[in-house]
Amino acid sequence: MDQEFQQGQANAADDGLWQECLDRLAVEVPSQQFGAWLKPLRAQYMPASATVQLLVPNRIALDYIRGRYLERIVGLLNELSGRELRIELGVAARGGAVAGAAGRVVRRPARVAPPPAAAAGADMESLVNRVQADLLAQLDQPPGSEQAHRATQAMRYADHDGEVTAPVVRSNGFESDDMQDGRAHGQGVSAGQDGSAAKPVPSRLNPQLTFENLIEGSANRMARAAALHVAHAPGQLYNPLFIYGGVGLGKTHLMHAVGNQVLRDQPQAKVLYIHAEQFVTDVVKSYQRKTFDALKQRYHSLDLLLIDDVQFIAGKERTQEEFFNAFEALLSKKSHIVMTSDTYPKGLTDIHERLVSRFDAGLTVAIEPPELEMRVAILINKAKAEGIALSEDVAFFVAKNVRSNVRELEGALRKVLAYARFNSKDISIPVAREALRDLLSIQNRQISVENIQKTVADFYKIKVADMYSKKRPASIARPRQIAMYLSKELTQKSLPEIGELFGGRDHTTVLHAVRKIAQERQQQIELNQQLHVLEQTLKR
Ligand SMILES: Nc1ncnc2c1ncn2[C@@H]1O[C@H](COP(=O)(O)OP(=O)(O)OP(=O)(O)O)[C@@H](O)[C@H]1O
Repeated sequence: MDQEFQQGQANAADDGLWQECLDRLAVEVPSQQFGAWLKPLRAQYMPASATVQLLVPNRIALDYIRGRYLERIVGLLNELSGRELRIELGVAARGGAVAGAAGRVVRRPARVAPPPAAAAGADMESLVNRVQADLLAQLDQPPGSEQAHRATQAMRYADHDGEVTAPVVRSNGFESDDMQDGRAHGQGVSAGQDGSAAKPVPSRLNPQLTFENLIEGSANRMARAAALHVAHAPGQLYNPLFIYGGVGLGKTHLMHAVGNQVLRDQPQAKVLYIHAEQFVTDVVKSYQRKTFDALKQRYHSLDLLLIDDVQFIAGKERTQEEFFNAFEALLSKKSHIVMTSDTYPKGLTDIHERLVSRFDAGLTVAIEPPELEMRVAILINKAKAEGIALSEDVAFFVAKNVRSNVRELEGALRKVLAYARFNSKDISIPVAREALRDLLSIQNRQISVENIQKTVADFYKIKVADMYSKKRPASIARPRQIAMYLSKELTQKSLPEIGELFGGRDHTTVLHAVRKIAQERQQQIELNQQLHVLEQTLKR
């Protein structure tokens, strides 16, 4: 067994098997999850014993990979190698070295039978395209998975039935069957080259997402101001506008607001909102049908392209090439591009440098999680839209307990309103507490400072006692700062309370740690991914 962990046993072809497997996973798994969990895996394939050893960086990753991805990895490896492989999962030796006998190995025989034909050695591009095509047919992801959320979101805005306003005769070359379904929002009506038979050009905008119902706060002030500027003067300043931030913070809303405003001012403008996954789909389809000219014509003729969650084009070569072409064509004719992403341009992985540098060439703005007052205003406003006057004290109660993002805030409000309605009760704090009891108990159960200390210590392979100790070496001080940061982010504890729980430290020490890690997270991809992993682990 120890022998099998020595480096150098896997020959070049064997590395190829794992690389192929990773390429497939990269297409299936959202890029942040892929970067956080799958990319760090190290693998060795030993054809003689039909075994693949997979090394993960730590025990948390081991549990997570086993629970979430192992079955899929086994299936893919069997399929790609054309044989039934034995998969051994283990934790890498300290420092993350691939080699070494210290790996703790969990033996797990492969369970998924291989398909009749082996795909190993297939041409990579056709393989990737086949996978993408397969994926398009699949989309039946587990409910609640991020993939499912993305997929539904990609379709959500495409599914609104809007009205088409006065016809404007204009040729635009929108030929795709995706785009001719007539479900246009607001504006955009075209005719064939001969000027006959006007056809609607769906903008795919949701008319309900406007600047008017987007609450402003310090978390989104700059992004909103930039977006307003673009909406009133497209094609001029801030092109492209790149908006980034965590999930459910209003990036998509802001983008639709820009599109809706542009169409209000210039009803003939050719505006298109598209989720990046839909763009991938369009590229794959035109690749299969050899209709690249139509694809180019469609995208290159726009006045305003709004492309959501651009991180989804990561690792997709052909899509990136087409996106680059569209980008160049649109900017050269002063059409405007607005993009959103879960990270800033340089934080994007597996996207070509030439694209990343273009993303960054206009204006890049962040949306932060909303602060308390903003959350309260959002709640009151959303309730008002439903015809309900939510009192400030209830709004404060909900806002204090739901802090992560606006989508969750909306969900909590829906629960409170529904609970009060079904039980014929007035909306009060006790009613809100009752309505949200599951959510509150999950919070209380899972996220304690002690839990954070234990999880972080486990992750960085230090002792839990080091969280309270006065030791200063970076290998200990940094995980401790990370744990302090997470304690501030994920619990209701104040700075002095957190300091107390970290061996009686002063609140200024905690504040320093929180600020330092928050800032470094913005700049260091690796740290951001580690924090993402830790947050997910703690929220499970
Ligand atoms: N400032 C705000 N004011 C009012 N509603 C908001 C605000 N921010 C977000 N929302 C609402 O929160 C919900 C989630 O927002 P949105 O879909 O735009 O988030 P997102 O940042 O694009 O998330 P994701 O990364 O998951 O796509 C939407 O219903 C949106 O209208």
